[in-house]
Amino acid sequence: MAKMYYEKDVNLGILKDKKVAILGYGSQGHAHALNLKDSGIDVVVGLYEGSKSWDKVIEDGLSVMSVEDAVRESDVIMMLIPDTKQKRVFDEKVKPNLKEGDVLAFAHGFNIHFNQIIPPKNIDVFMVAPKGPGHLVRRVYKEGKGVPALFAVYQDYTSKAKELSLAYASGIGATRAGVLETTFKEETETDLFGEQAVLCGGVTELIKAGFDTLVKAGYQKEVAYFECLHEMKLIVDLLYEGGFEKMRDSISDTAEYGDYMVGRRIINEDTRKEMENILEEIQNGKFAKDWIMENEINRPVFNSFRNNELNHPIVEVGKKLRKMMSWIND
Ligand SMILES: NC(=O)C1=CN([C@@H]2O[C@H](COP(=O)(O)OP(=O)(O)OC[C@H]3O[C@@H](n4cnc5c(N)ncnc54)[C@H](OP(=O)(O)O)[C@@H]3O)[C@@H](O)[C@H]2O)C=CC1
Ligand SMILES: CC[C@](O)(C(C)=O)C(=O)O
Ligand SMILES: [Mg+2]
Ligand SMILES: [Mg+2]
Repeated sequence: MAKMYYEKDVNLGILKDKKVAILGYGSQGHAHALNLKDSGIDVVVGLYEGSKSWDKVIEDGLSVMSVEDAVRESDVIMMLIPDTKQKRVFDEKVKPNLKEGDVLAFAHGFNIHFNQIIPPKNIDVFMVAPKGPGHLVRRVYKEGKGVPALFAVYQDYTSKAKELSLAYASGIGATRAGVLETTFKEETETDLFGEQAVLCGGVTELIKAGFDTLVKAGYQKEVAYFECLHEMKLIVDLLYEGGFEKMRDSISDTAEYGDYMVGRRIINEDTRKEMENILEEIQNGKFAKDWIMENEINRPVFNSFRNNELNHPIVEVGKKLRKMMSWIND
């Protein structure tokens, strides 16, 4: 069994005499900054001039400054700008302003693991990677709960990196749910695999394929949307609360029989083989190389997929139906 760390195992106090710079104020950035502030940590946000989030940071009651100033003023620097921009910002704005004994932190191992960022030897480097989207990291913290996280130490110059990373995890609420130790390699490879094959790529293609099949057969788009997308959340909530057992306990025996008979016709041996191929492309660096190159040429493939997805009929019907459910914030 992996060793799990909870509130009782960590000393948040070790962060209290330090200043934390959160670079970026997007999905993870706003959540880390606000959770840390609410946990009593001194936080400053670093952004580029002209950032659309600059005023939002001030509205949220935090101080904001340039990346260079934030790095100079702080002891712990958390990189929460997009993975593909981190190398440049690190080389040009972070590295020249680091002091001996500072801490460089990440929420995902991509740039360290794929050798994009080479940190100086006289600092600590750790990762605290929440296993959930940033907006949920913030939402559940406010509810007194937490999103679990992984932590890893890459460089331990001060001999305090592990204690500090656990304190950071506590500050964002992760130790309320459980935190476990990993390596940059394990986090990077499993995170990329999970988001591509299961959580994002896998789920959206499954939903679209189900929706398209029903609509093509002449069923109403609204029925197809409720069946394949809306109800997905309700089913996943049961999986989240009580695993396969609770979900199968709640559904009808008819659904459970269909689940056993048909699930493996959808996720079959070919799908499992393809998952292995996908994992291999992550492990051997092919995915990272392609994604870095795609960004170097201004994302033609990424942008074209993003636009095409917006034209899928599920988008329009979803907007219409969600508008009628006042408790859903679109
Ligand atoms: N999204 C998630 O839930 C998760 C993300 N992660 C990791 O967290 C990190 C951040 O990702 P994510 O939160 O999705 O990022 P977002 O794209 O949501 O936010 C990026 C932020 O960085 C700012 N930014 C962009 N360029 C610069 C720059 N040159 N200098 C300073 N700030 C800049 C953006 O500014 P502006 O506001 O002006 O756009 C924005 O505030 C990544 O390493 C990612 O892999 C890990 C776990 C989950
Ligand atoms: C599942 C996508 C994710 O890995 C995450 C929210 O955990 C990401 O990179 O955004
Ligand atoms: Mg990820
Ligand atoms: Mg993830």
